[in-house]
Amino acid sequence: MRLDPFSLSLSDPLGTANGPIEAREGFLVRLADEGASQSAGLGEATPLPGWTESLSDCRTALDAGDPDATTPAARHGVSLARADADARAAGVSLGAQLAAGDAADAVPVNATVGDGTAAETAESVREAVESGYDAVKVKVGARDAAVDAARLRAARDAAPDAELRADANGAWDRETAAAMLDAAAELGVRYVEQPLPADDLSGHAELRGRGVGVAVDETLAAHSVGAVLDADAADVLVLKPMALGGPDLTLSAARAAREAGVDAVVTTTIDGVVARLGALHVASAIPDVPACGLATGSLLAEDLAPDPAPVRDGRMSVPDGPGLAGDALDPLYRVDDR
Ligand SMILES: O=C(O)CCC(=O)c1ccccc1C(=O)O
Ligand SMILES: [Mg+2]
Repeated sequence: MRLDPFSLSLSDPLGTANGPIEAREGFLVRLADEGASQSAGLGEATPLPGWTESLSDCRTALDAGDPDATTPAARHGVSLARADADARAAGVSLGAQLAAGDAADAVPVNATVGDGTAAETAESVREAVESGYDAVKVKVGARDAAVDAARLRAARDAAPDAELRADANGAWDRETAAAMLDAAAELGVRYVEQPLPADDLSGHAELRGRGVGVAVDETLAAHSVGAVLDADAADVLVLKPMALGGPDLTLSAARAAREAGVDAVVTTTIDGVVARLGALHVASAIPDVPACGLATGSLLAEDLAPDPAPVRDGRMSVPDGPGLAGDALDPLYRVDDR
């Protein structure tokens, strides 16, 4: 296994309730046989504290070999590389390999609009809809609740027909969350992601049924999918392969959610192209998946390689060549043996 550290800056920092995300650092993971000039499989480990281990703990776990889900980004890197190698050996796309059969050939995605003034928010939402997105997610929780309510109203005015989502990244207390969910319901927002801190399972459960869905994201980094489903804490699970430990565990989580009548959407942690493609294939293996948070490539100023699955009309086509993207990522598979 070879590890190549990388650092990718965002074109504009993404404003969230926890402060801006400005750059993403991680490791390209390549499975390579001794003497081979081509890697058999590609993975990516891009930790994001709050969802995963730190960069240094990720490195330590990768160096130790065979990381488990206690270091989810490290496990993601290795399990994605193995799954890619298996799919390439079988001559099928990663999605088909994961689904053991039929996978969708395209996945609907939401635009991601960071914190900003009401006018900036409306402008970004308008641009997203004009470029073909049917679903837009607005980051909230960085400003006063009243200001966020005005931002959501501005978003709705800018996009009367769009599916709107809001993501508070755990910023609110129970009382604020209840008021904000009522405001969101009135605006026809589909769901609010992580209204309360990650640990508050019963608080999320109590927020359901107000006319707007409750989604959990950070909660899944702190609690098992089984515990979240048993607590009836959510209408929607936000599944980040990087935070859950890899494509295999993410697909199992999606299936468990479906079994419990809970929706699952797949999103990135703003990853490089390798992990984004991995997440896209996972989403393609979930039947009738709702719009996913995978349209994050355009937030990066630089990437590991050109994107073989750009967003068009609010959808991403899933590469149908073997593994992650057929031969589109060939330069990344080349192992330099100097
Ligand atoms: O879901 C999306 O639209 C994009 C991904 C996203 O919002 C995100 C990206 C990096 C870290 C956290 C989050 C989040 O969902 O909270
Ligand atoms: Mg979120």
